[in-house]
Amino acid sequence: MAKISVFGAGTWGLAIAILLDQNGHDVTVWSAREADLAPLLAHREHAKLPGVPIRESITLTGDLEQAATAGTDLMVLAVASIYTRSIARRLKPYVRQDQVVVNVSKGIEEGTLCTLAEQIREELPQADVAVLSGPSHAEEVSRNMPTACVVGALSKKTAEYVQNLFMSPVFRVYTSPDILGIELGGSLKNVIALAAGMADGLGYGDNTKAALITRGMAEIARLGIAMGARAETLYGLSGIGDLIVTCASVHSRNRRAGVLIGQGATMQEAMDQVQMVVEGVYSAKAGRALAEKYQITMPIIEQVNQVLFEDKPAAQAVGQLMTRDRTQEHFSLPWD
Ligand SMILES: NC(=O)C1=CN([C@@H]2O[C@H](COP(=O)(O)OP(=O)(O)OC[C@H]3O[C@@H](n4cnc5c(N)ncnc54)[C@H](O)[C@@H]3O)[C@@H](O)[C@H]2O)C=CC1
Ligand SMILES: O=C(CO)COP(=O)(O)O
Repeated sequence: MAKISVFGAGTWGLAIAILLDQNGHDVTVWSAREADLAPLLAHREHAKLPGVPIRESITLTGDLEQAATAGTDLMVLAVASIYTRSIARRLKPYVRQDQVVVNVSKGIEEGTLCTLAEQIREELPQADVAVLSGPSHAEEVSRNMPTACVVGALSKKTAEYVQNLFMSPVFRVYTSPDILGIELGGSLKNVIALAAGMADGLGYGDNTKAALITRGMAEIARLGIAMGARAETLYGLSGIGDLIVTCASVHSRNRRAGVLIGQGATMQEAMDQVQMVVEGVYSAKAGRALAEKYQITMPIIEQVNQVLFEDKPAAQAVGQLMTRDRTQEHFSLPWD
């Protein structure tokens, strides 16, 4: 039995805590917001995960020191990505040399363009930072629906350590050395999911969705490979796997926000209605900045930015994508 603390009591932090508790570990969950903690303690249930009990064996606390000192074997970061750096900084006094810290959130920092693992490494240089990602909605993981993810770490030993803690008959974990690829796939797919949702909101069909997923994947792969990620990772669970689930699922926060925008809501109205973090809104700007930095054409991500931040109607954005200059599907394919 390992002693594990989970920082972040949103749907994902709690689904992870429930999984790790079922695996027999001693789990403490820290909630950033007092207002979130009280109903969790009172009802032992998260409002967005109805019917899923948070067992008494899981300790819920708002005391950061209590949680930090409880997670001697593993610390899991599950806060909305805009808080990852500040929480890592606050954890510094409690993190020992080589402490394994697993980030399960998805995002890229707007100003620095750092991935979340890069931010955590900057704030906690003593930590052994890993990431866990893949097609894994909290609504399904917390209800024991078979799910597969990938854990990335600098060493095989750490990746296998985390794999062992998370693996269960309903949660299969693969290992990988490609942390960057895992993080880029996980954060950029959220931007494409916004576009897929917009298409749904506009009343378009499956053809449009399939086109956005496939061409969105091409954009993510072009950028990821230019940044040093492995193509295999981008076409794996944390890349195409997560892109498919996010663009298609009724559970997706990003797709849902896109639907509302496609139906005429503003970005802020959509975020307020979803009531859970819509990471694609933050990753959109970072994706655009990375495209510029690495000189990569990312037309879907560009159009999503224009809809979110420049008041472009979603229908006009789709129209512009459809009427771009005609081109070859894959430039790397020769004609003879
Ligand atoms: N929900 C899901 O199915 C999955 C979510 N993720 C990722 O996990 C992360 C968290 O997502 P959810 O739990 O769904 O979000 P949520 O909207 O349910 O919860 C928000 C999270 O942010 C934290 N938070 C809020 N205010 C904070 C503050 N001032 N300081 C520090 N932390 C604060 C909360 O404690 C909570 O962990 C996101 O990056 C998301 O993309 C990844 C895989 C699956
Ligand atoms: O990353 C996630 C699921 O893997 C959560 O984001 P969505 O809810 O938008 O899909």
